[in-house]
Amino acid sequence: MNDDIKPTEDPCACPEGSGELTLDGSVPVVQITNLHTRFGRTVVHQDVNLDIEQGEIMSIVGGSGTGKTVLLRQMLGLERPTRGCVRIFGEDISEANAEHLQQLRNHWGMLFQQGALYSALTVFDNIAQPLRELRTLPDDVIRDAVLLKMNMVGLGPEHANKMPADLSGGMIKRVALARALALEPQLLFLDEPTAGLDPDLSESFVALIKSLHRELNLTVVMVTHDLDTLFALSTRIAVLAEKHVIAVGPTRDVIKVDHPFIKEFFLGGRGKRALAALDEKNKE
Ligand SMILES: Nc1ncnc2c1ncn2[C@@H]1O[C@H](COP(=O)(O)OP(=O)(O)OP(=O)(O)O)[C@@H](O)[C@H]1O
Repeated sequence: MNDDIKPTEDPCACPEGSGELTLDGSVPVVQITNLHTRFGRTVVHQDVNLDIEQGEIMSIVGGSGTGKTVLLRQMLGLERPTRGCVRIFGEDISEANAEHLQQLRNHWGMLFQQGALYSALTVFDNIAQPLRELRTLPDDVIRDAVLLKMNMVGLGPEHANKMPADLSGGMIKRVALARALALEPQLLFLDEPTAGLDPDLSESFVALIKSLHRELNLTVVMVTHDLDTLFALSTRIAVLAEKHVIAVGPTRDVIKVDHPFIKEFFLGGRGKRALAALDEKNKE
């Protein structure tokens, strides 16, 4: 066993604090403190610390196997760290029971990489599903909410009765985004939001996320390998390497950090092209 990760009586305990649900931005939306993750003998995270403030678009990057997906799953309450604390809106999610976790989930939306739509449900029913699960809303309110969310993501009502199999990749992402926003969350998680889209579709999806972030005052946590998406959206970037966060800050600061992964990832040919494209865009 790794000496640094000895089990304690309360391995996932958060530091003292109110622990109350706080949605006004007075505490970080996501607070990860001294987080360790181990699978058998494999140590994935060692003392990971990261605060994400209201209104940020925080991108988490790192090489393959550095634990980005696991960290995202821990923020979503789908996995528990071996040790340490994950607070979302001030609440310790390791301590939340199933019912409480469900209430917390109503405050965030998740866009999965492949969209994860229900293949047997129409576009309308996919987006309506989180609203129906509340079991409190009448049908006409659900209908209006679904059409509003479709409109927000640029889908007209004529698409409501289509099945996922009949949609293009770009439309699947838009439906999945509308579903993620169905409960009007303050926090949005994005896992590789532009994966599988061609450059034009990718650019318009990025523009959509950017405008929704602004209009809905969202906090966004994103995992992506795509440098164009990363540079276009991130207000800050956190780099996972060597089992912890080796750099966190605005893109321009992070890319200056002298670390082999950062040099290879951001300043290789692709990185330079993506930065040059961003500079061009900023001049327009
Ligand atoms: N349930 C599990 N049991 C055992 N090992 C796991 C489990 N989940 C993840 N791992 C291991 O944890 C490490 C981190 O995995 P993770 O999927 O978070 O990496 P990642 O940074 O998202 O990688 P990629 O960029 O390739 O998607 C990997 O070595 C993976 O094999």
